Formats: sequence, C-alpha cells, structure tokens
Amino acid sequence: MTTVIAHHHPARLRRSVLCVPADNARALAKVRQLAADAVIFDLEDAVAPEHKGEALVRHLSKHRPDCEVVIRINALGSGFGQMDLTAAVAAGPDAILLPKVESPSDIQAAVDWLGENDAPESLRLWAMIETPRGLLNVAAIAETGRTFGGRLDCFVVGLNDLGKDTGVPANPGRAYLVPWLMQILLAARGSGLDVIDAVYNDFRDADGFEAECRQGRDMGYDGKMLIHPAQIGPANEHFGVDQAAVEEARAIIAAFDLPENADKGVINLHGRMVERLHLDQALKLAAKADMIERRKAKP
Ligand SMILES: CC(C)(COP(=O)(O)OP(=O)(O)OC[C@H]1O[C@@H](n2cnc3c(N)ncnc32)[C@H](O)[C@@H]1OP(=O)(O)O)[C@@H](O)C(=O)NCCC(=O)NCCSC(=O)C[C@H](O)C(=O)O
Ligand SMILES: [Mg+2]
Repeated sequence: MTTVIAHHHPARLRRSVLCVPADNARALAKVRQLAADAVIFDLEDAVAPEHKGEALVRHLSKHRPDCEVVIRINALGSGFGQMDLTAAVAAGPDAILLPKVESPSDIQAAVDWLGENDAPESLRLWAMIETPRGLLNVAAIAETGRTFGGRLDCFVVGLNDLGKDTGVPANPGRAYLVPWLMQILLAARGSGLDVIDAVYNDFRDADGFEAECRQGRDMGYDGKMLIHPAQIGPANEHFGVDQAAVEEARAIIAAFDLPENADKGVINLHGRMVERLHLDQALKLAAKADMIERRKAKP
C-alpha cells in the first residue's frame, strides 16, 4: 500500500526554463549570465549518444544560486538512465527531469533508486509528459506528487515527441493540442504541481513565440521551456505578474487584515464580493510578485 504524504511543494519562479545541451561548452559557458528562472542541463535529446557519458555536469557548481538547476536524464529503461542518474545526483541539482514518463511506475522506479542511493530528500523530480500513454495516464502520474515521498514537483510538456507519436503538429494556435495541454494542466493542479509549456522550435520567430507565451499563460501554465537565450526575456515578461492585479491583490490582503474583517469569510471591497478564496489567490500572486522583485534586485 502506498503511503500518502501531504507534501508541501515550495513556491518557485519558473517563468523561463532554459534547456542547455550538456555537451555544448559555448552554451554552458554562457548560461550563468542569463536571466532564466531555471536551467535544464540536458543529457537526453540534445546530446549526441557518443557524448552522453562525458557530459559537462561540472558546470552546475558555478551556477547562479537563485536559478533552479535541473538535469534531464535519459529514460531509466534506455540503457543510459542509471548512469545519468548517478552523474546527476553527484552534481547536486535541485531536480532531475525524467523524459517520456508514461505511468506512476516510472516515477516509482526513480524514487526507489534515489532512496536506495541516499539522494538528498530535497531533490525533486520533474516529469516530461510527451507520449500518448503519458497523456492518457497523466492524472495518475500527477497523483504521485502527493505520494511516493512527494518527490514529483513539476510537469514539462514535450510537443515534439507528442507530435512524432500522434501526428498532431504544433501549428500556430495549437488548436488540436489545446485539449491535451488543458488535460495536463488540470492533472498537475489537481495534485499541486507546477506545469511548464512546451518549447517553441522556431527561435528566430519572436512574434510567434510571444503569441504562444500568451496562450500558455492564459491556459494557466507557470512558464515555458526554452531553447535559446533570446526567448528568456519574453517568457519572463509574459509569465510574470500584471502590476494592476498585484495592486488589487495587496488591497485584498490589506482588507482582510483589518480587525473588523478578522472573522469574516466574505467582505465588500469597493462594491465587489471578495471571499477568502480570493485572499488565497491574492497571497499567492503577491508572493510571486515579491519573488520577481527580489530576482530583479540581484546584481
Ligand atoms: C537551437 C540551437 C542549436 C541554436 O544554436 P546557435 O546556432 O548557436 O544559435 P545562436 O547563434 O543564435 O546562439 C547565440 C548565442 O547563444 C548561445 N546559445 C544558444 N542556445 C543556447 C542555450 N540553449 N543556452 C545557452 N546559450 C545558448 C550560443 O552558444 C551563442 O553564444 P556564443 O557561442 O557565445 O556566440 C541552440 O540554441 C540549442 O542547442 N538550443 C537548445 C536545444 C535543446 O536543448 N534541445 C533540447 C530541448 S527541446 C526538447 O526537449 C523537446 C521536448 O523533449 C519535446 O519532445 O518537445
Ligand atoms: Mg521530448
């Protein structure tokens, strides 16, 4: 029987999640000057098979302390997975990203391996949802964020692989993909996970990229997986906060702080009904705005 652990997933800024091939020395050298919220050092797709074993994970030790560090390994069943996991854990990232997760047993296998190999409890797992089976099982996979020690923290959508396996391309507007993107979003939220939208391959098409960022944000996504430095600024902007919404959130927080509202579940704020669920939303938004301000203040 699986023990259910009420795990608290700490709030993180994940507006821009830049992927860097772990064997590209020039990109690795550049990455620590970039303003991405998180960096994925990729041992999977972007690394040629002959370089997988010698990938440059030592770059992690020199990374910006306020940037979340993630290593994407090869699938555990791929023949490279165990070797990658050993190297990844030794490098001390914040999280390990598992590609092509198809069922809860894929998460269980990684959790078991981490437990048996004394990985720190703080080490999180991220999962790519990018195959038809992964999509069909996405709610059960998300549920492992509340079980299996609560290691699972975040989903990342992979539309290149999903397009390959389903024949559904990521055309502008992603009309036929939106139902699947929303299914992944719903599963993630149902288990308290963050969820990152897929990469936009045409990195020279700034307008197309921004349109897709807006769409991802409106669908409720926390951020976007990126492939090029030019995509960081727009992603930080579009997945950031709206200043008017932040001011409104602070007004809601201040209103519920008033002594006369201490016991109230619902109040009248300038002619609008505001409930404690709105206070929860307001606190979350204000916390995100504070994180962004702190990030900007860093030299
Ligand atoms: C796509 C690229 C191969 C393009 O590289 P390049 O031709 O070098 O582009 P530029 O000349 O415009 O680069 C300008 C400078 O920026 C550096 N650079 C480029 N990309 C990165 C990066 N990702 N991180 C850090 N720095 C980067 C270049 O080195 C240039 O700097 P300098 O050398 O000093 O002049 C390349 O962008 C790239 O390889 N991107 C990442 C590809 C990748 O990670 N792919 C895997 C993720 S996608 C995925 O996972 C799909 C998913 O699984 C799915 O199924 O959908
Ligand atoms: Mg993929």
